[in-house]
Amino acid sequence: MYMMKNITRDGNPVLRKQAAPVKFPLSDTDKQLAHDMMEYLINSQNPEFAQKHHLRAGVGLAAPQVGISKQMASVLVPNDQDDDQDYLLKITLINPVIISNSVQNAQLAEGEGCLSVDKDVPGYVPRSARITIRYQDFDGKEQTLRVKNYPAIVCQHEIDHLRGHLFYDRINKNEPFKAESGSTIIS
Ligand SMILES: Cc1nc(NNC(=O)[C@H](CC2CCCC2)CN(O)CO)c(F)c(N2CCN3CCOC[C@@H]3C2)n1
Ligand code: NI
Repeated sequence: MYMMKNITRDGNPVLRKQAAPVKFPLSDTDKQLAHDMMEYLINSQNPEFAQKHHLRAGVGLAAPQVGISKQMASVLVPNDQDDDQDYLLKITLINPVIISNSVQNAQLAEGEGCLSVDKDVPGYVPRSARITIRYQDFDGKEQTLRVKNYPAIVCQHEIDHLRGHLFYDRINKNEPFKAESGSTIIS
């Protein structure tokens, strides 16, 4: 798990850059990066493994957070319903673009954190409640993904990383826990 030691922290300029588009066909390095990022998330969600290797749990990870300024992010949102599906969303987003979003906003009730930000920054992080993402799959084929609520929040947090934004940029400085009327608070 070399990756956790190498998670870039706020202050590293790579987190404030616009990441470069990923080229196709994917290089072996890029394939390995995608694999390693997803593997990190899977392991970080295994309590025993995470504790043994001192991993902070994650449901998303963007390439700039491992020092690679490329437009690639992994999302692994577990399914808390006890039906048989393991994950609500398990995907690697390459060159993602949000092509449409709802007027309605949503925010996590507990606010957000970030593996690259060691301090707690309290406050709602308002995001679109529903988004449509165009991205490329491993073969470079354009795909469309529609997500809403919790998975949509995670995808937006990761896509922000690819454009040099951090979650606290979006917290209302004067009233951190002010929710726009009509927005959804997700607990
Ligand atoms: C919400 C949450 N954020 C966790 N961490 N932060 C992250 O994932 C950051 C990205 C998320 C912060 C808010 C939106 C996206 C990482 N980011 O910096 C990447 O850019 C969690 F770990 C977590 N869960 C719930 C599911 N649980 C399953 C079992 O294992 C523990 C795990 C804990 N939920
Ligand atoms: Ni983050």
